[in-house]
Amino acid sequence: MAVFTPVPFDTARNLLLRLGLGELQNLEGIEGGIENTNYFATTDQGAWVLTLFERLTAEQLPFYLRLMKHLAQRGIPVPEPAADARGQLLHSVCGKPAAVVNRLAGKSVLVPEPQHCAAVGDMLARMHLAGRDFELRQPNLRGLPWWNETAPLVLPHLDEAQAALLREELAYQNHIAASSRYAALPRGPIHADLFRDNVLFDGDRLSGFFDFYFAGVDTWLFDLAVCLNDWAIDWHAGRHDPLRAAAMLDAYQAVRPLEAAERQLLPAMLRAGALRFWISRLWDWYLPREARMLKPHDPAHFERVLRERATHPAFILSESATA
Ligand SMILES: Nc1ncnc2c1ncn2[C@@H]1O[C@H](COP(=O)(O)OP(=O)(O)OP(=O)(O)O)[C@@H](O)[C@H]1O
Ligand SMILES: N[C@@H](CCO)C(=O)O
Repeated sequence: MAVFTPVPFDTARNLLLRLGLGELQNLEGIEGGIENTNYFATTDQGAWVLTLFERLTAEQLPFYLRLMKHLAQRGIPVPEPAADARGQLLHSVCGKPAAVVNRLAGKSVLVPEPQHCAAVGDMLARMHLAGRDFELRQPNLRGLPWWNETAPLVLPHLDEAQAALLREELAYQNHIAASSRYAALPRGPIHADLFRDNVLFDGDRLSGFFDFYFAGVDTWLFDLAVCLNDWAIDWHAGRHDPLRAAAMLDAYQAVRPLEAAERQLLPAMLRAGALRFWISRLWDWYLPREARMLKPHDPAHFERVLRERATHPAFILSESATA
C-alpha cells in the first residue's frame, strides 16, 4: 500500500479512544494496496485497520461502509466499520474521510489451489445473495462509463497495436452493454475488486473478504469474471486455468446457479474484467499520484489477459460439472 497521508500517533489514538476501541499501543503504515492510506492499529482491546480515503468522497463512502456492515451482520466474513457514539461509520482524520474496521485474521494466498478458488466461489455467491436486500444503490464507479472517460487519457501512452486493442475492446463492451441479454443479467451490490490480495485465509479456512472500496451495484457476473481473471489464470502468460476456474464456478453455482444469459455472456464479461483493470493500471502507471511506498501494478499483465480472453474465449462452463 501507499501511505499518501502520514497519520500522527496521537491523531490515531484520539480517534480510536473516541470509537471506544481502546488505548493505542502500535500504529504501522501498510505497504499492500495502491488506492488509499492504510494503517494497522493495535490497541489494548484488539487489532484494527485505519483507512484514509484518498479519492473517494464523503458522499460516496457511506455505500461501502454500510454495505460492509450489512454483509457482516448476515454472516459474510467482511470487516465491520466501527461507529462513533452517534452511529456514524465515516470519520475524519488529517482532513481526509476515514474509517476504522476490525483487522481480519489470516493471510492472502497468492498461489491458490482449486480448493481456495472453490472457497472464494462459494463465499462470493453467498455475498451476492446476502446483498439483495441492501437498501443503498450506488453504481460501480469503475464501470463502463469510467472506462469510456479514462481511455482517452491513457491512449496517448500506447503503441499502435495496444491502442487498437483498447479501442476495439471498448467498442465491443459498449455493444454488449447495449444488448437485451446484458440487460437481463441479475445484479446487485458487488465487490468488483476481489483479487487474491483482498481475500484472507486462516489455514484452509477462508477468513475474510476486504477492500470494498470499489464496490457498487453491477452485474453479479462481472464480479465473478473479475475473480476468475485473477484466481483462475496462469499469472505469467495471462492464460485461463481450467482446473481452478471449474473449482470456482462449480462452488459458485452450487450456491447460485448461473442463468442462461449469464452463461452466454461469461466470455464477454471475462474480457470486460480484463479491460477494466488494464485501463486502471495504465491510469495509475502513466498518471501516478505522489505517495510514499506506492507500488503500482504492471498494466502489461491485463493486456495479456485481455488478449487471451479475446483470442481464446474459454467456454469455461463446458469444463464445469454444473454446465
Ligand atoms: N480488515 C483488514 N484485515 C486485515 N488486513 C487488512 C484489512 N484491510 C486492509 N488490510 C491490509 O492492508 C492492505 C491494503 O488494504 P487495501 O487492499 O484495502 O488497500 P487499498 O489501497 O484500498 O488496496 P487496493 O490497491 O487493493 O485497492 C491489504 O493488502 C491487507 O494486507
Ligand atoms: N486489484 C487492482 C488494484 C486495486 O484496484 C489491480 O490489481 O489492478
